[in-house]
Amino acid sequence: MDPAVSTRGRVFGAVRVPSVQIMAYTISVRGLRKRYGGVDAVDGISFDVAAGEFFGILGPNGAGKTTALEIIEGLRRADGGEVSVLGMAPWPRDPRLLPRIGVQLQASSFFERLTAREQLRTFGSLYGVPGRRADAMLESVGLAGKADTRVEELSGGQAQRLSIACALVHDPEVVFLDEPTAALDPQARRNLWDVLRAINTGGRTIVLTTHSMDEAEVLCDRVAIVDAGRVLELGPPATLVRGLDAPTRVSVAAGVLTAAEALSLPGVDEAEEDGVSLTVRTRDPSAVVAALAARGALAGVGIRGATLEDVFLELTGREYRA
Ligand SMILES: Nc1ncnc2c1ncn2[C@@H]1O[C@H](COP(=O)(O)OP(=O)(O)OP(=O)(O)O)[C@@H](O)[C@H]1O
Repeated sequence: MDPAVSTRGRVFGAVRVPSVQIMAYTISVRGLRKRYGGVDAVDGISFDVAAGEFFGILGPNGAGKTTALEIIEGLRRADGGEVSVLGMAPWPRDPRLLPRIGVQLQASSFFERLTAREQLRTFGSLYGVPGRRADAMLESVGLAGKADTRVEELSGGQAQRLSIACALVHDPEVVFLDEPTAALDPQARRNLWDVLRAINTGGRTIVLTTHSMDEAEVLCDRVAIVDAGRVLELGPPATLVRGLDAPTRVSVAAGVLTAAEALSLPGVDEAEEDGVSLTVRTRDPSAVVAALAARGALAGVGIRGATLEDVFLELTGREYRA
């Protein structure tokens, strides 16, 4: 296995503490391919994931994320390429590997009519996990208060957390999560992000698929941006964004000034109005903000730098539509 040098930062309170560690790859994927009929669902994907890394596979619907993940998990057979997880091939399924990985599928399925506690204890018992450890896991995903609730009666966010607890109950070293926060409301998503961060901070390697750019930016040490079965770009979100020579967006409330007036301001390259706000693109935001201030036109002002959405636009020439 090749050693990897990983430079990562961890956020403690408001302070980002950089760390440099020498690590061996926990997951290696080389030239992965999967074809369904005439569709190259996965068309030569390669990447490595280091131990303890929070790695994201990010892309729009149909990009091939789930197919790639399920091959890496050992749930599907690849048409070509190589995968190594903890030094083992996931296909054909290897009983030595299964206890060391945790898998949360896109559609959670539970045993019917069991309570959250019974559900988790049942999953745990398959791996010889004592009941009290399963109960502790329920607590760590914030579901202790729902222990006696039947799974059918859990909210979407609670069911997602239970499904993650089921993937974690046997204390796996590597956790695979397929769009864990899809269909959750913003508050439930944020709560789940906290749970996932805690799992990763505890030392586990996490591979997550998402179509949410902000989720990838917030959670992942590195992301592979995938489209049409290929990796378009790979790296820490901040590095990908910094690598762009993208304009800054300055927006003010609609009606403060017209798009034509905005275009006449120094430093403005483009201006557009959507009824709620007027947004200009500029490479000289201080000149634009100064000009807006001079006109008394700062109502509702907001300034936004480039994001992963701009990276996607740059890579594909089209707007990101999850
Ligand atoms: N079992 C299957 N049979 C035929 N085609 C499939 C199958 N599974 C996936 N596909 C196709 O392969 C492509 C990739 O699908 P996949 O589910 O891997 O994408 P995805 O990025 O996970 O999308 P989503 O975000 O919607 O889950 C799509 O064109 C999809 O229609």
